[in-house]
Amino acid sequence: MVLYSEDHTQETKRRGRIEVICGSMFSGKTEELIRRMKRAKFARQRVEIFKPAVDTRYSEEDIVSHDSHSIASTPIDTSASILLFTSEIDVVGIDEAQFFDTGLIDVCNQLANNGIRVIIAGLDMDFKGNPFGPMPQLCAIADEVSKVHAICVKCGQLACFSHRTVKNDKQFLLGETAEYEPLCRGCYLRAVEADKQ
Ligand SMILES: Nc1ncnc2c1ncn2[C@@H]1O[C@H](COP(=O)(O)OP(=O)(O)O)[C@@H](O)[C@H]1O
Ligand SMILES: Cc1cn([C@H]2C[C@H](O)[C@@H](COP(=O)(O)O)O2)c(=O)[nH]c1=O
Ligand SMILES: [Zn+2]
Repeated sequence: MVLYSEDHTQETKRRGRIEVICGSMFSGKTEELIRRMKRAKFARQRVEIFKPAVDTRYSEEDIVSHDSHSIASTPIDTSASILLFTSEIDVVGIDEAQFFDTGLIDVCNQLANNGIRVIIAGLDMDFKGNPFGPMPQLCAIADEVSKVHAICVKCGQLACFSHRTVKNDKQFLLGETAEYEPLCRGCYLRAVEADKQ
């Protein structure tokens, strides 16, 4: 079997496509995005990586994984800015896509229709288990969706959910291990019940 990300034609041929990497927090989305972008650079592709300017968690500029892998990026406020930076580009990477406006769906389609490979990483669900921002539509229009998993910190199974461990009901709350833990479905349901007590 040839893995999507090891299909070398994607790294060398200029062919428009949309790849989505989704999952819970700590599932390796950013690491996988960085890995694909670095491979594209080795293949002498012209790459540009974007992140929402609101995500200042580890760095204002770089994209940084929980394991401290990093790559330079361009922070932007709205999805429309992506089109201003991508005239001579072969591969576009987008991290934390859940924080972007719904215009991102049309932007990604436009890029792919113009022959650009678009690689998007983002949370599929918020801490309540609801679909997050433009991610459901991005999954729908993608050529390929990779769902990655963290390890449930309570039982060691695969985790799909990001449980918020601090009291705050807003959908947007930047954070890491002090604010969130990855859980499997069973452990997430039990944790949410316990939070109500
Ligand atoms: N419970 C966990 N399960 C898996 N990885 C974890 C966990 N807690 C911390 N990590 C670390 O997080 C890294 C993945 O980080 P990252 O790519 O930034 O994830 P994401 O972007 O999905 O939040 C792993 O390589 C691992 O070192
Ligand atoms: C679940 C959830 C998360 N967030 C924030 C917390 C982090 O800053 C990012 C996710 O980063 P990661 O690279 O996937 O670890 O999103 C949020 O604002 N609201 C939520 O419900
Ligand atoms: Zn569990």
